[in-house]
Amino acid sequence: MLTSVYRLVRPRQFELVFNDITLDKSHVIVHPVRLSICNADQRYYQGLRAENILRKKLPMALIHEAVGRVAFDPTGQFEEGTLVVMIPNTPTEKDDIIAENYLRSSQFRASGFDGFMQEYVSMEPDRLVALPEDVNLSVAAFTEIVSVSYHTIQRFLRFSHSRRDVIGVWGDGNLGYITSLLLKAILPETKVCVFGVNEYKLHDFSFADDVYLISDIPEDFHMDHAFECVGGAASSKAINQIIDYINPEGTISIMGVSEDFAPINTRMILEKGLRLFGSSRSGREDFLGLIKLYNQNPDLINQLEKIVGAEIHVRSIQDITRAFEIDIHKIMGKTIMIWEN
Ligand SMILES: NC(=O)C1=CN([C@@H]2O[C@H](COP(=O)(O)OP(=O)(O)OC[C@H]3O[C@@H](n4cnc5c(N)ncnc54)[C@H](OP(=O)(O)O)[C@@H]3O)[C@@H](O)[C@H]2O)C=CC1
Ligand SMILES: O=C(CO)[C@H](O)[C@H](O)COP(=O)(O)O
Ligand SMILES: [Zn+2]
Repeated sequence: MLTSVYRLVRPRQFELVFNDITLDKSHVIVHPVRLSICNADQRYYQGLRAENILRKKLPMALIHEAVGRVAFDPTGQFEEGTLVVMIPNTPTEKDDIIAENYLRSSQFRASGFDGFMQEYVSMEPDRLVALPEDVNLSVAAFTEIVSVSYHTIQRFLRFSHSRRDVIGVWGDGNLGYITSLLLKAILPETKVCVFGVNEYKLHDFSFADDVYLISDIPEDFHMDHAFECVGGAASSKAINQIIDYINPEGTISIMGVSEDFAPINTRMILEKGLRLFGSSRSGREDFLGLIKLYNQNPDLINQLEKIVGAEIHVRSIQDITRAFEIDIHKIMGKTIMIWEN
């Protein structure tokens, strides 16, 4: 069966190609319906990755945050038309210790191979999770980034000591919003404080216990643990500020992606006996755990609706380009493509 695939061939240039999908007994065919743009897609779109990485990875269909409807399922697990979230991480082996998203053999859509900007996608059934029909589709579209926060918090619960009176979250963007929101849902007794650089963005964090501009942190402020959700050129500044304010033996969860090495205050990491760990992407267990959390806390979806940004109907390459350009110039929130291809 032929399907349209929209690939980025070079920065800011997409191309439509037709791919042949082989129908077999073990793959489900899904029609994507709503897609959400991640910063990682923007790094490819704007050509912010190193030249050799772009040469290696492009042409490639972008987007790893998406929901779709099942078009054909020969495995009999999903009825035609079922709304599903698609898991971009694609493992090729099982490991009892290492999570699927850290196995070096795993592939990730829109990083190692084609993402969801396609008319139809052929998926293993375990890469799909059914969603309730009444879910807000735009919020559902960015389930993947929420599952990354969920995954990181689960790791944090394993790695950190149990005094969790105050947690700081650095970053007043989408990931900071999602991570601090999930922290409040998972650890309701913990005081969650958010640190950012934009007063108008911090206003949206109404569920947080406190918000601070990083230039205006009270000198006597201390926290037990922290999450870094900044990334890019500001990573180093954010991590070093966390190191300054964190209590001894605290745990720092690093989530922001940066293209360059980030110099950090290792002397103080040693003196305070800190633990730093990184988290990237997520796996099936995280998607399942997150959906359970949504069921237990229906208000989470209402809070996530607040970061739905532009919702753009997409039928052509011109529309895709428009969506990516709007996303670059957004003030806050996730840019959603209503996928009509
Ligand atoms: N680990 C993973 O698997 C994942 C990682 N990410 C990464 O996480 C990072 C954040 O993503 P996202 O939230 O979508 O991006 P955003 O750009 O929306 O968020 C970053 C925010 O941090 C603010 N900021 C800048 N400097 C500081 C500082 N020193 N202290 C506190 N806040 C600061 C930025 O403000 P301003 O815009 O004004 O500079 C911006 O609001 C990116 O690098 C992204 O790629 C995203 C998804 C998954
Ligand atoms: O956004 C992410 C997960 O949701 C990760 O940051 C992304 O997968 C990193 O991939 P790449 O190496 O292609 O930037
Ligand atoms: Zn992402």
